[in-house]
Amino acid sequence: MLASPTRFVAQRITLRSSNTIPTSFIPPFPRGLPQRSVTKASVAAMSTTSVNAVTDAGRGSITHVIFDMDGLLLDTEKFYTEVQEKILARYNKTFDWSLKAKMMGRKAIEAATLFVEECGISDSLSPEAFIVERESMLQDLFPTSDLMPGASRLLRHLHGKGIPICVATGTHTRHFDLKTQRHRELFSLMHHIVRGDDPEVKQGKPAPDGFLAAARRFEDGPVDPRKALVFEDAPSGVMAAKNAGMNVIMVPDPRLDKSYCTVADQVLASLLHFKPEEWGLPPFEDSQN
Ligand SMILES: O=P(O)(O)OC[C@H](O)CO
Ligand SMILES: [Mg+2]
Repeated sequence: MLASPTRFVAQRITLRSSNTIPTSFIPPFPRGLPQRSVTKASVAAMSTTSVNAVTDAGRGSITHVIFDMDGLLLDTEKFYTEVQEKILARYNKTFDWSLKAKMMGRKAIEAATLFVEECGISDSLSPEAFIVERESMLQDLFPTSDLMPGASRLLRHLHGKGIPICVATGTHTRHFDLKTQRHRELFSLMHHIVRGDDPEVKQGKPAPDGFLAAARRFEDGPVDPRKALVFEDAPSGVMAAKNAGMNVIMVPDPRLDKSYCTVADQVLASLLHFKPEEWGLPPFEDSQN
């Protein structure tokens, strides 16, 4: 049975971000955020094992896998960061990871509202004007999107083994098309794709709408959320998966404060570190890790 909407705990992410982030987590990058370099070397430098042990919740019972897109399959979060840094520089302000953590994964208008309000520039720049201003810069950057390490390997593996896979992203259709321009064949392996402007996605992450819509659309759907495994990079996305009653593996940017990584069932340094057999899925047959 699908999770009841009454289980939706949208406030938890807000409370977590405002109450539990250590005060020592003051913007660690005073001149702006360094770009994340997702080379194999940087992945190897991260933890080689999962940060959290797999909980018992979904172990052995996973039948379907749902993927987030930005920052999880595609290295696109850096584009938002770059553009937002440029806009804030005009106001002599810097963009930091505590705000980035709140914005990522959300629908554009929700992230934009957070941005102008938390940066104290809402009198000069409306959320709508902010979206317009960043649009031309993003349109140039999105078609250059690269895959995150391990994304192609994992998608091809699951698809090859007959495990139904799909995407549930907060991004809207026009941006989705630009971001996936170079990766059409890989995304064609997905059974379906739920985007942020989908009519069934009334609320963005951390609401469960996108993941619940994704679970409904599998051929043999609706899939029992307890048998669905979600991969996410964003705190709002992890909460959305949990609000949908699903199992979730978080693959966070290493600069994200660790206090955001306590909700997921498992935390991995990269998709290369995923061990399908821990979740009852067919193991990889290569020796990548
Ligand atoms: O992380 P996604 O794929 O849900 O996308 C959300 C926004 O487009 C970017 O933060
Ligand atoms: Mg994401």
